[in-house]
Amino acid sequence: MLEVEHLTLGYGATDVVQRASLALARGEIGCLLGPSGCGKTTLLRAIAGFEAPRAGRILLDGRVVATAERQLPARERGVGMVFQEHALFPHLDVEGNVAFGLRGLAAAERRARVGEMLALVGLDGMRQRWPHELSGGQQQRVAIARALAPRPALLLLDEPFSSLDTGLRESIARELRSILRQAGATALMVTHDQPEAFAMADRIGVMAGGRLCQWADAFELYRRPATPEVAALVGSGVLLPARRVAEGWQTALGRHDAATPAFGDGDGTRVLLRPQALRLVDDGGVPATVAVRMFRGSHFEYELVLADTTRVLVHGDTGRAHEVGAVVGLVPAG
Ligand SMILES: Nc1ncnc2c1ncn2[C@@H]1O[C@H](COP(=O)(O)OP(=O)(O)OP(=O)(O)O)[C@@H](O)[C@H]1O
Repeated sequence: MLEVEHLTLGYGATDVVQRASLALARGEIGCLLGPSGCGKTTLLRAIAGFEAPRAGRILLDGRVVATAERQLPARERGVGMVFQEHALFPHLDVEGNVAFGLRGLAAAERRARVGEMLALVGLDGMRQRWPHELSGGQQQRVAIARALAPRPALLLLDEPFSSLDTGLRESIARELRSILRQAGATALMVTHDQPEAFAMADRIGVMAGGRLCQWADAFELYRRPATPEVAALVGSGVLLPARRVAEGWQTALGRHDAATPAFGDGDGTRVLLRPQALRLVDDGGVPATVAVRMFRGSHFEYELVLADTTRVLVHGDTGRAHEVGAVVGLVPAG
């Protein structure tokens, strides 16, 4: 459905996206995840048709819509957009907003489609409300209904929850996922929030410094991050110097199995140790001092400091609390 091949984009003298490639099948939901300024919005805008590629190409439904030489205008791509600010038309009520892209339809058909869309986003009784009479979440749902109403081939969403409370985002992301699924929509969303991406997406593209470091599902990103940037952005953990040994890796904390993600080579090799890869013990192990303890409901998360000042994260049983300042023993979990 959507294919982006080796796409390079830029402003002035700078390339802000370099050779990015990704693909979404029909009905799939993708997320571009990365810190501010890494090029997510620029990539989304190029797919929509608002930025021209410097190199590479974009295909929609097997048709080339953009190369450095030729770009299909945005309005001819069949792409819907939802922006950071919900950007509803303040002078139109909910019905008018959702009907906005349906001017080609007969009145009865238009009303039916608006009704269908409002039912989909759970705002059936609010046709006559004005945007200022809606909560942020409701406005966002109207914006989504408006974007989906003309049945776009692809829906692009740029940080659609950024104006909502952090606590609400994950549940709204899950709700949006079910709305998009029911509509059978193919969608690509930009976010810098990992839980939001994990709640929404079939495939996630992790971006850092203009590069799309990895395009994979959440499980793969967590278990097998392709670069240290992906490891830093997805989940928690620490990178420790390591050397190859029979059946795995050796670090200052012991031996870890061969599936442990590793980066670099030679003396520069480091392995990624997730909190679950380590265990606290009462006797023996590598001594470490508890710097921070956080209660996470099902477990404690500890930040520990080793003798050489390296910080590591580890999960511990809630039945056995270690105080900040205590010295504990650390061993590999496996
Ligand atoms: N119109 C423009 N002219 C020049 N530079 C731009 C323009 N728009 C964006 N940039 C630059 O391109 C880079 C990528 O910007 P982009 O908006 O794609 O990042 P982003 O990952 O979406 O960030 P955010 O999460 O903050 O929205 C940034 O360094 C930005 O300053």
